[in-house]
Amino acid sequence: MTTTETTPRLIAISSGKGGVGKSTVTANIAVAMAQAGLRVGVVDADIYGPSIPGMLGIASAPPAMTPEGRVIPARAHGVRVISMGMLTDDDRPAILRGPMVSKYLQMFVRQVDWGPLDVLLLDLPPGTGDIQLTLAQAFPLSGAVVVSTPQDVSLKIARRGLRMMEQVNVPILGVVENMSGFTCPSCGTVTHIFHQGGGERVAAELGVPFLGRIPLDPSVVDCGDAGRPVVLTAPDSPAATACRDIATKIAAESVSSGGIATPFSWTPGQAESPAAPVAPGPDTPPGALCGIEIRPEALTLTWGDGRRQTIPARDLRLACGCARCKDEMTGARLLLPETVPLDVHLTRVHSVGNYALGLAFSDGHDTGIHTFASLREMSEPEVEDV
Ligand SMILES: Nc1ncnc2c1ncn2[C@@H]1O[C@H](COP(=O)(O)OP(=O)(O)OP(=O)(O)O)[C@@H](O)[C@H]1O
Repeated sequence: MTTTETTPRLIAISSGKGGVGKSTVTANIAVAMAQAGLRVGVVDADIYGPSIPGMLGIASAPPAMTPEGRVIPARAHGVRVISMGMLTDDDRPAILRGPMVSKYLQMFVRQVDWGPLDVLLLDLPPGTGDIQLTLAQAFPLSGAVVVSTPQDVSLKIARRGLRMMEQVNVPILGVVENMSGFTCPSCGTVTHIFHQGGGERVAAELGVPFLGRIPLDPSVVDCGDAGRPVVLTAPDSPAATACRDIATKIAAESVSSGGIATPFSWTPGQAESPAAPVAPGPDTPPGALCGIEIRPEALTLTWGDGRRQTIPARDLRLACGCARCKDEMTGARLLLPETVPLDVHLTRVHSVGNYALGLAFSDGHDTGIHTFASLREMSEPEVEDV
């Protein structure tokens, strides 16, 4: 990312189910944040079904480049945007395999000449698949917002999305209930087409904030189709007011995972620890990584509950859970301990999102991702069966 005075907060807007209005909410809160004076960027991470350009009135024309070869984001209504929809048109859909999608996402965040930003919103595709995981692994997300309709089926899947974000240590900023009640323009009667209150219930159940409800309003559709979000075209409507309130809450929230700053990377010869330790406070989750000291032969980790744990490099190598070392289906260990040199040591340690460490070893193995939870379980050195 371009050098900025401040690092922007990376906020993922997600949903369990498709069609619940996640991109509509992203477009509206982005414009509302820009109206409030924030410097906002949007990455349309829905590579296969990009809808942000249409909603913000951005033509599908190839983006301009800087002389250094960086992509210049489109600008609309005060918001900077990058999307696959600017690189392809409707008749040439993106036909990409997973690794290419991951490359595009990394490029969208890192290789775009964003300029100074306060917030970078990532409009995720629905679900809990590859793209969501790539983003959570590649970038230290500041938080995630989950959009759902109040309908049971949508909430059930949204709950899964919330759990996934929790598992990868992404702080949940809250739940937005969209399409919540339709007010008849002739008689004023409110009909709860998709039921009501479900979003608030799920938020309460999971102990995360409820950010607000946006009513079902036909003008939201018209504004989206015309490329001018409802917060611009009908700023006094209940839908626009709700979007602005939600944007204010998201902008004000500063939930942190409570651990050391990520991303970081260490290689031997580096005298300093890769990330300065933080003192755990009363709100720090027990499993947050608060300190890391690395020597080629061992890692010393300090956790949110104050526990210090030293794990020898060979134990870490033997505990690798990657598909080459462990059968993914049965969980049976494939790595033979006698094939791991006794003096195996660490050659690289790097953060993976907010929830894991990526480790490379002197035997050339570098595909293991060790989650904080699995590292915490390694309280005793592994007993080897050599
Ligand atoms: N509050 C609302 N009132 C009326 N229509 C809405 C509202 N929110 C979204 N919509 C409409 O619902 C449709 C789906 O919205 P949108 O594309 O934002 O959903 P999505 O969750 O991003 O979908 P997907 O991720 O599957 O592409 C659009 O036509 C949009 O205009």
